[in-house]
Amino acid sequence: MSESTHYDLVCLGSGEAAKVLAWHHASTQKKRCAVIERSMLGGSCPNVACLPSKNLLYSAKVAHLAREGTQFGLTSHVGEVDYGVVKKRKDEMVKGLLDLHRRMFEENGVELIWGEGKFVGERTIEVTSADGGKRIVTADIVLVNTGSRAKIPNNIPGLIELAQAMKRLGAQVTVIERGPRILKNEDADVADLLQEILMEEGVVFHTSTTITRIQGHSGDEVVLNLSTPSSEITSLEGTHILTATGRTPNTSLIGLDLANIQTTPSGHILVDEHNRTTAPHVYAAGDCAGSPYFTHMGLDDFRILRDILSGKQVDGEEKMRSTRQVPSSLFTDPEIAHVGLREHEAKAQGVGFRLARLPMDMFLRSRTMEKGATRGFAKALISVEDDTILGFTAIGPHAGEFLPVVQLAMEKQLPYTDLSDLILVHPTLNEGLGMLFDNVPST
Ligand SMILES: Cc1cc2nc3c(=O)[nH]c(=O)nc-3n(C[C@H](O)[C@H](O)[C@H](O)COP(=O)(O)OP(=O)(O)OC[C@H]3O[C@@H](n4cnc5c(N)ncnc54)[C@H](O)[C@@H]3O)c2cc1C
Ligand SMILES: NC(=O)c1ccc[n+]([C@@H]2O[C@H](COP(=O)([O-])OP(=O)(O)OC[C@H]3O[C@@H](n4cnc5c(N)ncnc54)[C@H](O)[C@@H]3O)[C@@H](O)[C@H]2O)c1
Repeated sequence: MSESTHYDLVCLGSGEAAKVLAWHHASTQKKRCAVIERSMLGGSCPNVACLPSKNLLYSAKVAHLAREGTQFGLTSHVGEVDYGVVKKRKDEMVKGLLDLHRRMFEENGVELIWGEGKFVGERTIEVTSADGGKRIVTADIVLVNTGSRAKIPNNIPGLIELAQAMKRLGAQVTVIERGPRILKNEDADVADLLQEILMEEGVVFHTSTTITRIQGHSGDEVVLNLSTPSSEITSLEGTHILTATGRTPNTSLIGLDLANIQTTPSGHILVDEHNRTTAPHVYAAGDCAGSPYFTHMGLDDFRILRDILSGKQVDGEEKMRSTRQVPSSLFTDPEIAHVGLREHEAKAQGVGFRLARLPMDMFLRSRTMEKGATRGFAKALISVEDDTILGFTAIGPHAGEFLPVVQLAMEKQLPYTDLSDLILVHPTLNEGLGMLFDNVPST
């Protein structure tokens, strides 16, 4: 007979919303909380996704700048990158993050239950530990936060950010994309510029290309057979494959049906505007709940749940999943930052807008940086009805850092003139925003 323990709150998976909600609920409401995790303390972000990849990207940036060192007056020759050191730096950062997580669990009095969890009944989860031991956990409130995985199993998740980083760290990189161009959600001028820059760095692209056969073993030797409209290339040889073909939610093997938790046709857990599932007192958050696949959206799911659990959130209040902002940053060099409507989306939806566009070399700070930093641009879509900002996109150095001020103006429906009139420190990159919003055509 399995041991059974009852909690006020149990989270299945220790992803972004789950860990923060458990820490918050235990410390502020003095509730008994537990988090079930099978392998990665704190979820993907600190272990294998956002932070490790950005650590690697930073090493790649340093290698790139060092190779370009003559423009800064460096005279010594830069040799090859020691990938062992790059990995060690990343591993040490991850270790520090995991120590931080352990401390947060301890200080907030949240129990961490190691093992694979699956529902065996309503708000009843069976946990199987690594040694095969089983226990039953029940709770008044359950949060499912099991994340997602790369669509092709057993391969490494990845993205265009890593294509550039791996090239800068010394690999020969070829990107195979089945669509006519990379980053299909971005405006064409943004995606085309990034592809042009990556090609200049030596990344090879095959767009409108399908893989028809894969032979060999990634990490050793692989041969890909390709089909392209022009048939200019039919096969490719390499040592590693990195799959970045999208992600699928971790919802299939966790007994959701036994707990009356329904899923959508895409396999995500069906939730309402406030992260409630179809089962009473069971919530879902993050990738598995179909929130946009970003850590900060998981964190926003936490805010919705925090308000419900502390009795603040009632239906009809403004904080809802469907109306919230979804800001994003692609951490290539240059970065691509975005919030709100894109130009092609506004056109497709028939939304009237005025366009302000400013090249990155007018963000004067970019001229103080490496040569490539002046490439790129920022653009803003302004309503024709009033002076509110409908959307903002920038491709340029540290472009992600532009977002908060623009987001705040959008969230509070401020007129763009509030930004163009702001005293912005010279010479920060953000100073360019003033000039961008000075460039809005009059109605
Ligand atoms: C390479 C890469 C880079 C990325 N970079 C960024 C970035 O820069 N910025 C950004 O915002 N987003 C980024 N993302 C996306 C981001 O990582 C995810 O959207 C986010 O981590 C999802 O968080 P989550 O809380 O939904 O799930 P996760 O963080 O994946 O947490 C789910 C947890 O549940 C556990 N689990 C699953 N099933 C069970 C079970 N049955 N029993 C017990 N435990 C279980 C898993 O082990 C995992 O720890 C990146 C993704 C990848 C792959
Ligand atoms: N900086 C960030 O915030 C960040 C970084 C990395 C990942 N992420 C998140 O992780 C998610 C997953 O990233 P991803 O890169 O795996 O997926 P993605 O959905 O961003 O891109 C997948 C690409 O692969 C192409 N594709 C799919 N199947 C293919 C095939 N068989 N052959 C050739 N091309 C194919 C698609 O057309 C698409 O362009 C992203 O959507 C994003 O939300 C965020």
